[in-house]
Amino acid sequence: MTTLDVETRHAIHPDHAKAMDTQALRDNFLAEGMFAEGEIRLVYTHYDRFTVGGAVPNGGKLTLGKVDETRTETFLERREMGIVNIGDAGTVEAGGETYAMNKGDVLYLGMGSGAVTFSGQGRFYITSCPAHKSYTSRLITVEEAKKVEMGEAATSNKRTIKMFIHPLVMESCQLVMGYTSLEEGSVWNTIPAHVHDRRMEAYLYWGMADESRVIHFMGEPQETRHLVVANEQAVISPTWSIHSGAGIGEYTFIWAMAGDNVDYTDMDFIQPADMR
Ligand SMILES: O=C[C@H](O)[C@@H](O)CC(=O)C(=O)O
Ligand SMILES: [Zn+2]
Repeated sequence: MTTLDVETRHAIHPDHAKAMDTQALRDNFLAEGMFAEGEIRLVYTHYDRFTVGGAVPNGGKLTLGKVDETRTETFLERREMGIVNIGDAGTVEAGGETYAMNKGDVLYLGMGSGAVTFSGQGRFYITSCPAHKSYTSRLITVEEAKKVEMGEAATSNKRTIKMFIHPLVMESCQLVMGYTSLEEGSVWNTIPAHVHDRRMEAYLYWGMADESRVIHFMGEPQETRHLVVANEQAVISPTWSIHSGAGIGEYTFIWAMAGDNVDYTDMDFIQPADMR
């Protein structure tokens, strides 16, 4: 028996978010405690019905089959999924195939893949959104990812963007996903910040020391707020919100998006001088 915990997050209007205190911001936009040994935990959001979560089989087996929130026979009946292994070697079985995943590998599972079974010592970060068509499932290794260097050491944001579920690498319905690693001494992820009203986004911060934190900025560009984020916590970024942060120490973040287009470059940048 797999322990499955699903939490629902409603979509928040920016006028509502403006009035929130720290705890309310965290309750609505931060996902904590997704990685629990021997459990699958999901956060089902009403932002494009995007779902994030964690599966930590801890040497056993965990199966993600039916999820009541979707009222379908299996969770992936009308959805696609992207999985990143942020732990040690593990295995994912779906659609009659077995995929061995090392740390940093990404697995795309197409609509109709059926139940998904996680095993081994992996810590699996799960992202999923509705799909209209079944694309071929595929394991994308770190070597196969498309890499783009961004930023400068002088502005403390030298980083490598690794694209996995991305039009330059493979086809998907809505899901676009990859992760970005900072160079030593660079602390800022995406800066200048941006919004994209066409797509929601989720950031999972990982590879951080226990005592380290990322100060993540969210909110409308002229009405910013912040979240203090620890390792393996995710920020759910509504379409109206910037998503940018500075870390105290090393970190990587997995970005995943769904919405009206899969064009990664479709971003509206906000220069620091225009932020408030
Ligand atoms: O819409 C795209 C996303 O916010 C991220 O991919 C940005 C990012 O990885 C970076 O600038 O470092
Ligand atoms: Zn973005």
